[in-house]
Amino acid sequence: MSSTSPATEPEQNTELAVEQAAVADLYRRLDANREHAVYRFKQALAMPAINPQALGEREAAASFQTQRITALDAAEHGLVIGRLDREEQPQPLYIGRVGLPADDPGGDPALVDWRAPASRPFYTATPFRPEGVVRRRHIRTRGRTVSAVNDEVLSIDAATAGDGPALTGEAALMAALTAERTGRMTDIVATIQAEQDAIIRSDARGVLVVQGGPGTGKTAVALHRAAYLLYTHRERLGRSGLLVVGPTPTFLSYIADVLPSLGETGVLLAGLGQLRPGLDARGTESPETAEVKGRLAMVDVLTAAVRDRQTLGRGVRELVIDGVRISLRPADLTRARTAGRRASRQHNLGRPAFARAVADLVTERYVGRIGADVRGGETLLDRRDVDALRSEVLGDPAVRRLVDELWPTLTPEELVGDLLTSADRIRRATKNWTDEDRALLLRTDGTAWTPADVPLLEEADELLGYDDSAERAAEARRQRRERAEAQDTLDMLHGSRSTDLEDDEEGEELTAGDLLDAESLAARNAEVDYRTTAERAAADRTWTFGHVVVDEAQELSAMTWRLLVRRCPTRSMTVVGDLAQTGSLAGAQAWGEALRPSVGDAHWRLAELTVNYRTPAEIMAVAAAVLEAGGAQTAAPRSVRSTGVPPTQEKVAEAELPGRVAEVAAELAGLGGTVAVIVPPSRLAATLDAVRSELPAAQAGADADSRRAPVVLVPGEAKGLEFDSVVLVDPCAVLAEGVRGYSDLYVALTRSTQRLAVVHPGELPEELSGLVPV
Ligand SMILES: Nc1ncnc2c1ncn2[C@@H]1O[C@H](COP(=O)(O)OP(=O)(O)OP(=O)(O)O)[C@@H](O)[C@H]1O
Repeated sequence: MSSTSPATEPEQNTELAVEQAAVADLYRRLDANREHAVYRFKQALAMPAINPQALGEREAAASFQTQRITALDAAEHGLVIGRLDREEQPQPLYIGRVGLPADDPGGDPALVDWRAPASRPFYTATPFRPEGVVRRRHIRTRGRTVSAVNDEVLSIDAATAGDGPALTGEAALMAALTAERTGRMTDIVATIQAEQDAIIRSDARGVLVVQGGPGTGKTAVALHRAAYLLYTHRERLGRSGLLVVGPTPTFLSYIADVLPSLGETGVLLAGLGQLRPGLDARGTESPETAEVKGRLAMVDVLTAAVRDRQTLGRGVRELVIDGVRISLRPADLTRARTAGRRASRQHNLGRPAFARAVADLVTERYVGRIGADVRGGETLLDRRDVDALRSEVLGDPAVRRLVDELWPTLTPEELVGDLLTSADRIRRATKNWTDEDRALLLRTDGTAWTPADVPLLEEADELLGYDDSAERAAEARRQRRERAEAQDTLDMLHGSRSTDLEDDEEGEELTAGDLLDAESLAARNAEVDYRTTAERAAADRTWTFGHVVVDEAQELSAMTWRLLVRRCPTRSMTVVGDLAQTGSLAGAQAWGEALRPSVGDAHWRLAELTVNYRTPAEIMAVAAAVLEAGGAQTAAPRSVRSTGVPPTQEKVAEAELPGRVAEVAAELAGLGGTVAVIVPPSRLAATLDAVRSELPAAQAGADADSRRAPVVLVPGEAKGLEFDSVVLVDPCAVLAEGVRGYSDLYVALTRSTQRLAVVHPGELPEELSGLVPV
């Protein structure tokens, strides 16, 4: 590995002074760039929008400058990350959060954006592959003041020193890893490691699956990759948008600061319950029900449920039109239904054809009854009469009622809601299913939508379609009206021009009509959509994203994968997760199996992360034993640091358990930093009560925020999060109560960055024998 060059104190001071001067200069440039961007922004706003094109240019220029100002603002904290000294290059290259131009446009920039290709060696150069770098310097700052510099000399001599994992910028990395947690994830641009950098900069095409154990930086890497892709494909992703999917709202608030701190604000973050615009599905249900709803077989169930709504019944239907009784036999209606199904594979779009076919039938019968020429049996009505009659029949209330009954217009909510609340409908839609599975599908309590319902509603959208012909016709009418009004305005202006001009002057007078035609005047008056790409995407169900990032992807069901691929048909995705942490029954056991049905075998590639940056080695040793006992196929990641503090265990009597847990939580809270108490679900209420008696502000549930107070969570809620101290309660119950008990225990054990205390009433699982009794 590379070495940190030993420096005497005076040398250190000189280096600090050198970097202070450089950093001060870069901050001056940041200020100047910001001022310039604000000036250009104001200038853009002042641009006269004389036609739609100018209006568009003005909006584009203003939005470009807004983005630049946001990025420059975000770079204020920790602007400069470090510098590279390169072979045969007299000037060092400074690396930072944003790029800043130099005075001489022909040379290196004054500061290179961390995402630019020139920055890459800062993360990847090693003594064995120095990439032209002789020294890498990490610069740490507090405010605008340089607080430390750490050098690595990339020489082969240095390469033989040390035997730990090859780390980039070890001192800066260790400082970041041992820092107290704030309850919010922070960015890692200053200390990205080589294996992480390779993933961050990997090609945007196809599905990149990142498998890594707890604490290997999957979330961090996924978010930095999002920032990298936005930088590299700014224009394309600026238009199509980037979606980040996380498991829960708590997790999303935990990661919410990272992209803005990297200057990226236009990304849509959504939990699994928020993937349908306009819906925040927070209902709960049993893991078994969620698993059934997540199966791909639900596509067939929903298809059958739609067909079940096109049922014609067995008897003859009688209608009375203008006093004339008309009978429709099942065979007649079957023909009409075939016409509807042929017209569209989507239920709502097939309905007009069904309605027309019914109207045709009724008209035919009606004409047969009233128009028959008694002499020759031919109809007395001509074609025009018959057409007029057909339109009337279509609008006849009796016909409309029949069509509504036999082929109702359906919303996805109606289709899925009616299905899940009717045992009969479920039975009819689930051929060959067991009664147990059918019973799981039946919603017996409450009406709240759950995250597992979201893909069903989206699938229903596809099956039902949305008949927007009326809206399109209204929009066309609106546009015609606006053009006509604009033309009137122009005519009026033309009519009112001055009439006392001499003949030869008349030709020189410009009228509004010479500058604008009715179409562009109407367009100028049309409302401009000022929403950002992310806002527009959030409101539009048919939006397709340029890239999708999925975190904790091991939890996704087959139906959710289907939904995501529909949202990102190009399959440009970054998918990060850990098969050893799968907690849901519908989740993945193998990436290939999970991805095959929706993504396809040829469209994904695997990358792995192997180093754990969160959990100290002492805790990880215990967690690794649990991983092995659970029969996981993946190896435990190697911890990058140890604290010298062993994780502890304490056995207490059942009756004293909640009280003792509360005391331990309070002791750990006294040490500072964030604290979580992780409990099996059956102990949640009692533990929360007890913890609140010691720590009244303690929080629990989906909105628990460890920034404010200690939190009490079940393992599933703790997924993806981390805390300085963790109290784990009754691990035997965690194993017994989880549908994947070993995964839950593994997750719970790997949340701590510093201290872990296990408190239990009975025996400990054998795998936890590495814990030290207190
Ligand atoms: N290169 C790095 N420099 C500094 N900190 C890092 C680095 N990589 C990861 N970390 C830190 O390690 C911790 C764990 O990272 P992260 O939460 O991304 O891991 P994960 O693989 O998603 O974990 P889990 O599977 O448990 O969700 C975070 O605090 C993160 O900031």
